[in-house]
Amino acid sequence: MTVLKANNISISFGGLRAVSNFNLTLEQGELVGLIGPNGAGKTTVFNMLTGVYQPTEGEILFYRDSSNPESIAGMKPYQITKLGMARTFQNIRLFKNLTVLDNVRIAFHFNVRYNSFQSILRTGAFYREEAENVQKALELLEIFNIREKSNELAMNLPYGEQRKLEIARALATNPKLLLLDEPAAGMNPQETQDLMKLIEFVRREFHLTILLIEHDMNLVMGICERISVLDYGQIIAEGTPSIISKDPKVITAYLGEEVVTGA
Ligand SMILES: Nc1ncnc2c1ncn2[C@@H]1O[C@H](COP(=O)(O)OP(=O)(O)OP(=O)(O)O)[C@@H](O)[C@H]1O
Repeated sequence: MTVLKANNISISFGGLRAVSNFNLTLEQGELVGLIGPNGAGKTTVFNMLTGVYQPTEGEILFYRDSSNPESIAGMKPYQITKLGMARTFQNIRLFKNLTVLDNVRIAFHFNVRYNSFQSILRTGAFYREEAENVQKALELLEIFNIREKSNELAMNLPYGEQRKLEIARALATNPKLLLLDEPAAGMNPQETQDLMKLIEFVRREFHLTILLIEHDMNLVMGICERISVLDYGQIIAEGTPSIISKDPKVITAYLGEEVVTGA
């Protein structure tokens, strides 16, 4: 079952065509990588998919169910989050002055069942749901092994844990599709290994489809089933990790950087 389809999306900034005729179809449960050299347009693609930028051309369809695709290009980011797409950012965007727990607890508010009237009057329904949210937030923090830090300010967590907290917060919005922008950036090899296992675990546990941008080729080649490669805003290759790692266009785009690591 298809979850997302981007058909020929493009965007220009002034004279620069940052992404050109980008196509992508994601099927339910897939884990797909988006790679490419610095400045290739990867984050710009994420920004178009999540409503931060509106494509100048093309169409983006999000499938809440198989028969009802919704056109999401031009929607606001919070509307897209509500539909079931969550993301993390290359430059971590936590509420740094809030606690770890509150960062996740607040994200549950995308799906609260109580109405504003009940929240103003602080009814039983409000308190019950808030208590449930705290419980669910703590369970998410447990998965990411940061539950014992729940009362610390987000800004006091080490970098790797801030990245994990961002993923936990994204999951709290109850997404069907999760977009991760360089989840392993700044992590050491052991943390990256642990993160790979976590990503695979949450994909299974939360029945997610995942699209990730990553420069760490161990991670990309190790967990992605399919990879799209961008260079100068255009897809230059698509396929399995083993096909991608041998593709001459990809090797050239990376100018001799080590593309293959263990695939
Ligand atoms: N808001 C913007 N205004 C002008 N140019 C932009 C804007 N956003 C992105 N760009 C340009 O679009 C191009 C693609 O940038 P993008 O950040 O998407 O690349 P990337 O592949 O994510 O790179 P990196 O791996 O370094 O994060 C770059 O030339 C960038 O300068």
